[in-house]
Amino acid sequence: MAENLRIGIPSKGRLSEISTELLADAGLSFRRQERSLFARVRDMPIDVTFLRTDDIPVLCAEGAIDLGITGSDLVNESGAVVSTRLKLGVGKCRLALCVPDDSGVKRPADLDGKRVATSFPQITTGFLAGHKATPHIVNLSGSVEVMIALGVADAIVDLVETGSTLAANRLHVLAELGSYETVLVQNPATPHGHVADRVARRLEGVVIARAWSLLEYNVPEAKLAEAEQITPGFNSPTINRLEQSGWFAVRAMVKRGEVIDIMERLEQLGATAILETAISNCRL
Ligand SMILES: Nc1ncnc2c1ncn2[C@@H]1O[C@H](COP(=O)(O)OP(=O)(O)OP(=O)(O)O)[C@@H](O)[C@H]1O
Ligand SMILES: O=P(O)(O)OC[C@H]1O[C@H](OP(=O)(O)OP(=O)(O)O)[C@H](O)[C@@H]1O
Ligand SMILES: [Mg+2]
Repeated sequence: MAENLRIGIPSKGRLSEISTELLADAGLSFRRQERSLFARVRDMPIDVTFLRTDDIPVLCAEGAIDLGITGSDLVNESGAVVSTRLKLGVGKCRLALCVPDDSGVKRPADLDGKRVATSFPQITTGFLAGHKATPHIVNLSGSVEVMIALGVADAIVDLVETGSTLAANRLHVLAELGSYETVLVQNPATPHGHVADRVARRLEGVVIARAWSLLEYNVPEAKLAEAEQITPGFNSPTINRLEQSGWFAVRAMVKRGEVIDIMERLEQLGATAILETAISNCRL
């Protein structure tokens, strides 16, 4: 048994920096040395190792690492037996079946016997089997979107985030195979369960803090009940009576994406001194 808990994070690519920042915000600081396989986390029995993103699910299932940060699409495609401890709220994307704008393919079933280029053969085969279609899979590691222009495929299954790659290649989505995001995965048999729980709890605090803001405002008693409907909080709002009679101060957590709309609704209600405060970390 390794002395310390091992967490694997992507060594390069779009999730590498995201992962390092998440761990730093969770108080796990380490310095990556070019030559060494592991970086020791200061003041905690944890070693960080840097791996290919798509290898992390399998290495976690095999017990080479106890925890890993990777894409849930890669976990799904690998079939690795790991437990997903936490969705990290970043790296959101969709897996989509895409065809040329002028394609004769109108339904997934039309791809029976046709060529489909993808980096996700397992998910693709399973999805098309559900549509009674058995495609010829062209299994590639990247830049899948150009395969139709190269005459190698009739359709592709690839990740879509903004849709700009599809537009650039005059492709459109025929069907979605799933929505994915970056996740914390754990080896179900890790001997470091207690430390793994501490890491998951710390990351959970960071994920919630990034997704929520603290909203404070003053509201007349007559409107208090209505205001509490607008800001029910994470669990419940904090209400304090103001010196000014007939007025209350309310403090509640609000999802970041809803703050502007909620501020306008509170203002229409007659609330004043409406303040948003960012949350840097939390335990709820
Ligand atoms: N637009 C996107 N394209 C690809 N992957 C994305 C995208 N948005 C989020 N992701 C997530 O990032 C993972 C890809 O991680 P990876 O380390 O391969 O990054 P990358 O930047 O695509 O590297 P590479 O160029 O080597 O493929 C995907 O499996 C998915 O979970
Ligand atoms: O919808 P969009 O915002 O355009 O993002 C989707 C594109 O991004 C990814 O490619 P990536 O940049 O990772 O290059 P790769 O194919 O070499 O992995 C993915 O494979 C798509 O091609
Ligand atoms: Mg990529």
